Amino acid sequence: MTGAAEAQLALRDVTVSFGGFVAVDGLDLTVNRGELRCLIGPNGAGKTTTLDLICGRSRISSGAIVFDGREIHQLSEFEIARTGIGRKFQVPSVFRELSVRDNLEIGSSRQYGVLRNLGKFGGAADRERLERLAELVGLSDDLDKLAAQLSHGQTQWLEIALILAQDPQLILMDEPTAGMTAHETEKTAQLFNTLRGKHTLIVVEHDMGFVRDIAETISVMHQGRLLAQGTADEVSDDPLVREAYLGSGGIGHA
Ligand SMILES: Nc1ncnc2c1ncn2[C@@H]1O[C@H](COP(=O)(O)OP(=O)(O)OP(=O)(O)O)[C@@H](O)[C@H]1O
Repeated sequence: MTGAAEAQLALRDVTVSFGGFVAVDGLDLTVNRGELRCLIGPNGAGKTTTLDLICGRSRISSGAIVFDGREIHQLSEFEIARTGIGRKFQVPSVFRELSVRDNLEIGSSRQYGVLRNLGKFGGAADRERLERLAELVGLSDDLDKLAAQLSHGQTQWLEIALILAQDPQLILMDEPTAGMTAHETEKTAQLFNTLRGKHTLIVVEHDMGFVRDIAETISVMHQGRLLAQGTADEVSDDPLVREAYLGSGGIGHA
């Protein structure tokens, strides 16, 4: 990291408990602007819950979450999205009965309401932007296909394009390569490497091969806490990380 790196997101001593069960426990995590951070950890470590807390889907019990110098943990999920935080969930939420183009038109519109949006798109700049987005995620040849006809990987890329259409500063991705073929996973790594620097990304992943392909810094969670942080080699060689993964097939099968 250079001296110019600027913290964009900071979780400060964040704790959440659900009915007495502490899922995230005094978590401190800082992510710099433009960084691609991977968040790994054994099942139940608190990774998805951490994303839920950042985007306002769950509420912290104590601590603070600061984004771009502003505390966001008291804002609603909608207000947090408006600050520039986008979230990709494990299950894509594309409109399967519409074409890829229509999906992108809806995603690109700044107004809300599906039917309203379809009628309000169409300037040359809008079309150009849509085509750039489709090209970025490798769907240029599929614009007129129904989303339902896309492969699993293509559906995930469409979902990513829909998030990019909102131009969020920070994008939270939960297991983006789950269920993808090796080739799709490779293409997704290329896509993420293209996004690096343009957006800040936090990627929760189990596929260590993918993580190695994209991550500079990896944060490892265990039992709701930050267990280790470093490069892929540093965290893979860390005895504490190895111990945390015992019983779950090792870090390679995280
Ligand atoms: N709303 C909730 N109510 C009760 N317990 C919850 C809730 N959300 C999460 N948990 C618990 O918190 C713990 C952390 O869950 P979380 O999904 O964040 O883990 P994870 O690291 O993402 O795991 P995985 O890799 O398996 O997806 C789990 O034990 C889970 O059962």
